[in-house]
Amino acid sequence: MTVDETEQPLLIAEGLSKYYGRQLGCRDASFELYEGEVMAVVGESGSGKSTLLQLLSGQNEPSAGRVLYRMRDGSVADLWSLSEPMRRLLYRTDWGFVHQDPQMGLRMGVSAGGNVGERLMAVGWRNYGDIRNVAADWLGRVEIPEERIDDTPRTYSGGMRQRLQIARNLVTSPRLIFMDEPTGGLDVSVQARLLDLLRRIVSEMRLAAIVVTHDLAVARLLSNRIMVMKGGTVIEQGLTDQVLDDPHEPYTQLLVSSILPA
Ligand SMILES: Nc1ncnc2c1ncn2[C@@H]1O[C@H](COP(=O)(O)OP(=O)(O)OP(=O)(O)O)[C@@H](O)[C@H]1O
Repeated sequence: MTVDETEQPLLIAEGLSKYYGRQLGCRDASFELYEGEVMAVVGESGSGKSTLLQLLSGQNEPSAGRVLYRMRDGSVADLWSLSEPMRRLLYRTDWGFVHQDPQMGLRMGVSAGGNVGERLMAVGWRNYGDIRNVAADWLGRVEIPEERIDDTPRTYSGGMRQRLQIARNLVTSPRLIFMDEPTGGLDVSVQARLLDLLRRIVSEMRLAAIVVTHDLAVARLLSNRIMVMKGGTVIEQGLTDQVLDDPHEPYTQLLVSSILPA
């Protein structure tokens, strides 16, 4: 993926910090994300990855710093200066969030078609036939057999649930998607298929994405850029291939050597 340098960033993080009381969550994180760019956030458990994702996606208010987002009309909004309804609208339209646990991102008692269709209804779709057709099309895109459209995700495997969560998130054509360990907890072969699918869809839709993962192989496969966190601080960032092939920080070297076989 090449980034058009004349473009304006889609999202800018400026000096983001979060303290939970006296406990540091993350400190002074800054970066720019462009349309179509995928950034991975990696680091060991407790390094601040989820905290950063929550700050970026408006789920948790930063103690310092700000998140600027370029809206579809070209205006740039400070996330925490937007009204709550505006932030909710962003969630329904421009953003998606893929949780590690599909139960957090799906309505488990609602049919698969309903799970996807609900997002369309939230942005004003009303015609049942149209909603069902688009939902069926999206189930196909995420490789869920059409005959399973009326089944609830309770009857789905872990991999299918995750693919359904992706369809539910992408049906409204968001520009930015947040993913928290999207392949966590799945078997290796299921992970590989899901990663392949994610990579294809992200590139076809020219989606921008921020992916939190502790798995460097996931970062390598999905992302153009990478941020390495340790103890709440971003210690190294850059192009994924460069950082993983030639890490500068001793901690990144350790991470690479212990997880990626030479
Ligand atoms: N709600 C909270 N209250 C107090 N401390 C918190 C809270 N959430 C996170 N922290 C602390 O902030 C630091 C960063 O945690 P965070 O969950 O962001 O790390 P992480 O890299 O996502 O870890 P993991 O991979 O285990 O999910 C940790 O020290 C954690 O204990």
